[in-house]
Parts: sequence; C-alpha cells; structure tokens
Amino acid sequence: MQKAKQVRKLMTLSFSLHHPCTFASPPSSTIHLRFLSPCSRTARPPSSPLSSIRMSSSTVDGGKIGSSGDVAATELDPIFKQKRLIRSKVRKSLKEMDPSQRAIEDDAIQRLVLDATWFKSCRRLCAYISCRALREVDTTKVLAKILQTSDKDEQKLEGKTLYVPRVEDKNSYMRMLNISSMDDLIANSMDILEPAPVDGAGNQRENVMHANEGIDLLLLPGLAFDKSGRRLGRGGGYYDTFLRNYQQLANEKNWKQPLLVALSYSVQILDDGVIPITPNDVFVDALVSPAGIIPISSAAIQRIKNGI
Ligand SMILES: Nc1nc2c(c(=O)[nH]1)N(C=O)[C@@H](CNc1ccc(C(=O)N[C@@H](CCC(=O)O)C(=O)O)cc1)CN2
Ligand SMILES: Nc1ncnc2c1ncn2[C@@H]1O[C@H](COP(=O)(O)OP(=O)(O)OP(=O)(O)O)[C@@H](O)[C@H]1O
Repeated sequence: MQKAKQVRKLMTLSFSLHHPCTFASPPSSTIHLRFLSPCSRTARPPSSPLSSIRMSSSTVDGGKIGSSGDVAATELDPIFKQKRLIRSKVRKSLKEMDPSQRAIEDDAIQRLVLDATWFKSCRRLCAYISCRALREVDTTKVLAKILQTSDKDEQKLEGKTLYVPRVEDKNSYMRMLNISSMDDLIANSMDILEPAPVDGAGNQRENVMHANEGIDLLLLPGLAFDKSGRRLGRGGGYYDTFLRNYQQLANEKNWKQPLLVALSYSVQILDDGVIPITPNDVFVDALVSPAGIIPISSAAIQRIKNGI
C-alpha cells in the first residue's frame, strides 16, 4: 500500500454535477460551498462551522494548496481535513473488524445484490474489483455471477456486460474497461486488480465512455457513506470525476442514468451530517449494507418499488 500514497496528485477542481438529484454547476469558478442535501437543491441548515465556505477553483498538490496564493482555496482545507479525519477513523474501524464478522457481512451484502431485481435485470454494468488489503466489501461472488457465461458472444446475448476500473494517471483519470473473465486482470502498482488496455488477442478493450449503449448499474466502493447518499472515497477523486463525466455523456446521448449503488459494511455508514461534501462529490442512489438495501434517491425508490 506504500505506493498508494502516490495517488495524491495535482488537480483542478471542477464544479459541475450531473446527478439527477444533485445540483447544477455554478455559473463561475467561485461558488459557495455548503453541506448539501442530496435530493433537493437546498443547502442543509448551517449546523457546523464548515457549513458555508467560500471556494474557488484551485490547483492542489498532495491535498495541500499550491503556491498560487489563492486565499479562497485555502478555505477548503477544513473540509478536506475533516474528510481525512473521517477516513482514518473508518480505516481504524475496518481494521478492528472481526474477520468472521467481515465474512458474514461480505456474504450478506453479496446475497442482497445477487437477489435484487435491479441486479438480475441489469444487462450492462460497472463494478469494482474488491481489494482485501483495502478492506473493501468483497465483490468476488457478484463478479463470478456476472462473468459466469464464459463464452463472450453468449455473454453479450444472454448475460451481462461488465466494465471495471483502470487508473490511467494521477489526475483523477480512471477508465472503465470491458472484461469477460477474471483472468483479464493484473495487479497494478496499488495492488488492485485491473484490466490491461489490450486483450489477449491484441484488441483494445471497450471503454464504457465509447460504447454504443449506456449502462444500467454501477457498483461503487468507498470508505464511508450516509443514508442520504453522501459517499467518501479514498481521496483520489477518481470515482467522482468518472461519474460526473459519465452522467454528462448519458445526458448527451439521452441514455437513462445508471443506478449508483454503493456496498458498505455496517461500520462504514455514518450519521447524516458527519461526512462533509464539496460540489465535486456525487451522491449514490442506494446503499447495500448487511442490514439490507437502503434506497435513497427517487430513482432508486422507484426501481426498487417496481422491482426493476
Ligand atoms: N477496488 C477498487 N478499485 C479502484 C478504486 C477503489 O477505491 N477500489 N479506486 C477509487 O478511487 C480507484 C483507485 N484509487 C485508489 C485510491 C487510493 C487507494 C489507496 O490505497 N488508498 C490508501 C491511502 C493512501 C494515502 O492516504 O496516501 C487507503 O485508502 O488506505 C487505492 C486506490 C480505481 N480502482
Ligand atoms: N485542500 C484541498 N483543496 C482542494 N482540493 C483538494 C484538497 N485536498 C484534496 N483535494 C482534491 O480533491 C479531490 C477530491 O477529493 P475527495 O476527497 O472528494 O475524493 P473522494 O470522494 O474521496 O474520491 P473518489 O471520488 O475517488 O472516491 C481529490 O483529487 C483531492 O486530491
């Protein structure tokens, strides 16, 4: 995990959101940052000193503000500091989790996914390849089910088409590439399994951003979540960047937005208001925890209610 530290990077924050139940991008690069309620355009009441912070686009390095002297950007520091604090607390709780409890929760979460109609009916999806060292909710059984049709053509006709993450560089750039077998994966510098850009036959793997059809579902990892859909990732901004780009593409192509479903151990679900967010953060539609599926957005409530 040492090399994972290299994940820290330069990044220019961009402020557009395309989640159906989040917020429009502000007209200029300087905006007001608040703790926002996921399914309305209204900000939460300012119950914390961080709740109304002026923020502007800025370039950062390793989570620290660069030498641009951008005073407004430094005001983001408390938010990212708070995020780092929560990450270390949750990492500690995950580390302390009893292995047998973890196994029980892994099974319960995967069973819920495998039995869900939105999973059974989905034909095209993105999912993460769980990493034991990161203590992520296991996706082995879900992936095995998705990939069970070994023949690629048969899979396209009857089964599901799967795209999995591949980190391309340290500028929060991640692609989702098509795989048809776990053998398509190799460990990257962070010890996460990911696909090579080219398959065994020398063909470029399909990038979900260049596909002719949209995806129905995205299974997301994360460090912490709340029941209003806030998601705290590992700090790379990879998923938030990908999700924003994908949501924009789906809008342009008139595709239905995919259901964003995060998988979470019980200790990763925090009280509402604890996870601070920036306008870059994308909310999830639903959580799957060992206690059950928690639909959050109206899209998720509809799909779960109608069994689709
Ligand atoms: N399974 C999986 N694949 C994924 C992600 C993920 O979170 N899980 N990603 C999601 O973005 C991308 C990779 N991003 C990553 C970002 C950080 C770390 C990591 O090891 N973080 C350490 C802390 C490092 C530090 O603080 O310097 C950790 O969380 O313990 C790993 C992957 C793409 N693929
Ligand atoms: N003080 C800071 N000011 C501005 N940007 C920062 C600061 N600290 C970190 N960033 C950057 O903001 C981006 C988003 O970070 P954030 O913590 O929201 O990611 P995340 O939601 O955990 O990641 P992911 O989307 O991959 O799950 C990262 O690229 C990070 O490097």
